[in-house]
Amino acid sequence: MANGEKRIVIAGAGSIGCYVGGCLALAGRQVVLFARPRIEASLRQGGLRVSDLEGRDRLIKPAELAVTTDPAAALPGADVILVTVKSGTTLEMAALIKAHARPDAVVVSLQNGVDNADRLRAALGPRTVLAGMVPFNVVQSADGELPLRVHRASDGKVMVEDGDARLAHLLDAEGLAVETHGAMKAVLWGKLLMNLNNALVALSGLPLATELADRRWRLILASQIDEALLAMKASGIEPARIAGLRPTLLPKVLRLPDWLFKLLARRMLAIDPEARSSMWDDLQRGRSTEIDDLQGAVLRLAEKAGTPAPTVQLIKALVRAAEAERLGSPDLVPEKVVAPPAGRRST
Ligand SMILES: NC(=O)C1=CN([C@@H]2O[C@H](COP(=O)(O)OP(=O)(O)OC[C@H]3O[C@@H](n4cnc5c(N)ncnc54)[C@H](OP(=O)(O)O)[C@@H]3O)[C@@H](O)[C@H]2O)C=CC1
Ligand SMILES: CC(C)(CO)C(=O)C(=O)O
Repeated sequence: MANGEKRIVIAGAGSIGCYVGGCLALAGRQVVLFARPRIEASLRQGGLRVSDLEGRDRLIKPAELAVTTDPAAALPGADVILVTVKSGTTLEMAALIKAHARPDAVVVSLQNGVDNADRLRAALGPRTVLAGMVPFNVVQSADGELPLRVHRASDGKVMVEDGDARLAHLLDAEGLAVETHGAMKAVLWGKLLMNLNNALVALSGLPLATELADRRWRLILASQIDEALLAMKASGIEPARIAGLRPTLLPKVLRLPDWLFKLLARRMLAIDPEARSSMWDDLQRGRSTEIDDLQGAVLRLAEKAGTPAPTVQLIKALVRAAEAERLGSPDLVPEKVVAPPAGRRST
């Protein structure tokens, strides 16, 4: 079957789903966006604007988009299903896939965290489920802005688990570089190290580039990564290189003075000045975050391995407190994170 004849369903069209689906639709692939009513209404009204750090800026008109909120309309025709919901709704999406999709549809998780592909596998039985990893940040326009815009705010190649030779070819499109990888567990643990920063961006309310440029925040990130690396080493997990740096070098580079960090970590800092993190998006929208899949995964590993992880524990507690308050980012300064006030220390 030619690429244009395969139907790709985006299961949970939000920031990542609309960006990936938009690039694929613009490249002539048959794409169906399975979305919530808020996103569906916005796409039907104004279409989808897909832009990126390299200056591409493209519009898909409403009439050219296939979008639905109905799983019974979206999923039965799928050849490939890209799962782009947050980790907390993976099982809900798995149940919809099981109920509506053909057994031979290939399911790919494009989510953060190390457990989502396994969750899908456990729920979907003998179907083909592949892990994937999205390295870049996508900024979604404010609610009500038309057309809905998704902007890729950093770069990097999407990694998809080896297992279907034609898949990378199908998914590779302008603005969306895709490669296969033979050791996705290592890739996911490598990405998790970077994602330990999602919480710091969420807690600070700062754009990612501003936060990373401040050594006080980088020291907290470096401590979290040290604790995660210790737990991984004790558990026999070797994380893959994600931001061009060997994982074991990350804490050292993060601890450098600002001027040297800016010089050496140019690739890490090549980010749109407005980009934050998907966890910041969740706090702003009053939703629960993926903290249990990021810091929580490290804590589970550390507990099993018997290694200490006090900084990771503290960050998880602060995010939980901010989630409970539902007031968006608490806009903390780094000193508050190191020595949090008593009221913010629940788990
Ligand atoms: N945003 C980013 O820059 C990056 C995100 N990631 C990862 O990608 C994954 C997706 O993140 P992101 O795109 O930011 O998340 P979003 O919340 O923007 O998108 C997920 C969308 O799926 C919708 N959804 C959830 N359940 C269903 C359902 N049953 N039917 C239809 N739609 C549903 C959500 O709606 P609702 O909210 O109403 O439930 C939401 O609109 C996460 O694991 C994240 O960590 C990875 C790299 C970067
Ligand atoms: C910002 C980025 C790309 C890396 O931390 C991310 O994965 C996210 O926002 O979830």
